Amino acid sequence: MKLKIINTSKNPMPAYATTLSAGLDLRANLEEPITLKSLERTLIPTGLRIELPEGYEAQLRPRSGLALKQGITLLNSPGTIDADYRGEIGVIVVNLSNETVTIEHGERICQMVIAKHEQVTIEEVDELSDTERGAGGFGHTGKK
Ligand SMILES: O=c1ccn([C@H]2C[C@H](O)[C@@H](COP(=O)(O)OP(=O)(O)OP(=O)(O)O)O2)c(=O)[nH]1
Repeated sequence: MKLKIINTSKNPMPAYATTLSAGLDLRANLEEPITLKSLERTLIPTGLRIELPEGYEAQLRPRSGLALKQGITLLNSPGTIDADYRGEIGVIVVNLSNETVTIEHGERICQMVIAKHEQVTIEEVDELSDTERGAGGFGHTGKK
C-alpha cells in the first residue's frame, strides 16, 4: 500500500526509508533537547502527518536499544494512529530508568508499524458459546 506523508520537521525525508517491510524509525523534531527525569513522561513531536487508507492503523512501538540501554519506552505502547487522523504524530515517551535522560533533535525515538485490521460489526447478545476455559483467566492454570 502507499502511505502519504507530510513532513514539516527539520529531519529531511532522506532520513526516512522510502519503503518499509516492518518498522519505520521516527525521529524527534525538537527546537532544543528535552531532558526527562526518572519516571517523567512527555510528548515528543515528530513533524510528521500521514494519511492511512481505511482499514489500516499505525502502531508506535518502543525501540529495543533505547529501552535496554536508557530505560526509555512508550507509555501507551503501542500508540495507535487512526486512519482518519490528520494531525501531527506525537510520541509519548517515559523514562523508566533511575537517571535523567536527554533526547536530542533527530534522535530515533520509536518505530512505526502499519497494520491492517478487521472491520468489525458489533452484535449484542445474551449468551456466549461454552468452552473448556470458560471464564478462567489471569493465570488460573498456575505457574508450571
Ligand atoms: O501515541 C500516540 C497516540 C495517538 N496519537 C494521535 C493519533 C490518534 O489517531 C489520535 C487519538 O489517539 P487515541 O485514540 O489513542 O487517543 P484518545 O485518548 O482515545 O483520544 P481521542 O478522543 O482523540 O480519540 O492521537 C498520536 O499521535 N500518538
